[in-house]
Amino acid sequence: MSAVISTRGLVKRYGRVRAVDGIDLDVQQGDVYGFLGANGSGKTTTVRMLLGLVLPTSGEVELLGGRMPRAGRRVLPRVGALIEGPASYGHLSGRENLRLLDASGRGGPWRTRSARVDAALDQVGLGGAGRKPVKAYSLGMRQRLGLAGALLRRPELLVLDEPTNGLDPQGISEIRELLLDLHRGGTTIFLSSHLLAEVEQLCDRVGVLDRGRLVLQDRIPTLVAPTGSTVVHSPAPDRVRALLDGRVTAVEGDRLVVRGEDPAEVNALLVGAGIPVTGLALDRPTLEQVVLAAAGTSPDRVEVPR
Ligand SMILES: Nc1ncnc2c1ncn2[C@@H]1O[C@H](COP(=O)(O)OP(=O)(O)OP(=O)(O)O)[C@@H](O)[C@H]1O
Repeated sequence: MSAVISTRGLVKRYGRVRAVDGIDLDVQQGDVYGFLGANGSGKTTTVRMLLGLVLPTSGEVELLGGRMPRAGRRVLPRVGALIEGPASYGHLSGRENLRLLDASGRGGPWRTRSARVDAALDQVGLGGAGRKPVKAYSLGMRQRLGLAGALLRRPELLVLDEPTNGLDPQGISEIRELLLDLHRGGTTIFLSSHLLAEVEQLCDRVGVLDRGRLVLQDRIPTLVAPTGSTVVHSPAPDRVRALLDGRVTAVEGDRLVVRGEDPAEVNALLVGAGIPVTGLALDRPTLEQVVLAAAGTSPDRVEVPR
């Protein structure tokens, strides 16, 4: 495994606003990394610094092993990026837009341009609509066209800023499938989002930004690992408590948290004593709980599913 994105003490100040406040990002090859944060927490500013579009006030960015922005010319051809509603010419077709993009240096030799453009259109599911003018595209189709542009160079790394913004549920799920497909093909993905559910469904690592600070960064399975306790549901919580004297750490209605990470052992004890059990599971936090705990004083800032 090697670092694909690495930042050290990255800061961006706009006047008095510290938009990004000393963050150390660590994205490894093969990650689907979710960069989660509320609107205004500094995601776009960070993404722009990663790509050398905005200069940091202080700190360092390394992209695919090269120090940015100096290494941009060398490493950016290996990166596909989609930032804030991709621009395209409305009167031209999707295919013509991609040909222009390819000709402007995104792609490769002109002899293979048509094949490259067709492959990118097919990859994002726009093969059939490639000849329509872009002004007749839905928002989802435009977003997919933006992704097709990012894919022209078969990038090792995709950097996507809120790729599903403004899409309907079907559009969101199509983009998700596409990204998972690309990941299976070996592409590392870094995606910013203010939607916890989106990151949870797509990503295996998460970084949480709260007012410019990286308050959490870890693998999702690690964050939601079992706590070492078992959750028991029983219509007789008092009897459970009496039997497992000292091991019950929380009771809420018919739900009890019992120390011990072997539900079968807890079940055997309860059933042996004739206590009814209606539910039994390993205790583990949800990603939402972990994120809200990390975002600390501002739990309403990351959008969580209702
Ligand atoms: N060019 C700029 N000049 C002044 N302030 C800026 C500039 N760009 C961003 N900011 C400020 O920096 C902070 C972070 O903004 P940024 O756009 O990076 O957040 P974000 O997490 O991407 O939010 P959103 O999802 O709404 O785009 C905000 O307070 C914003 O107002």
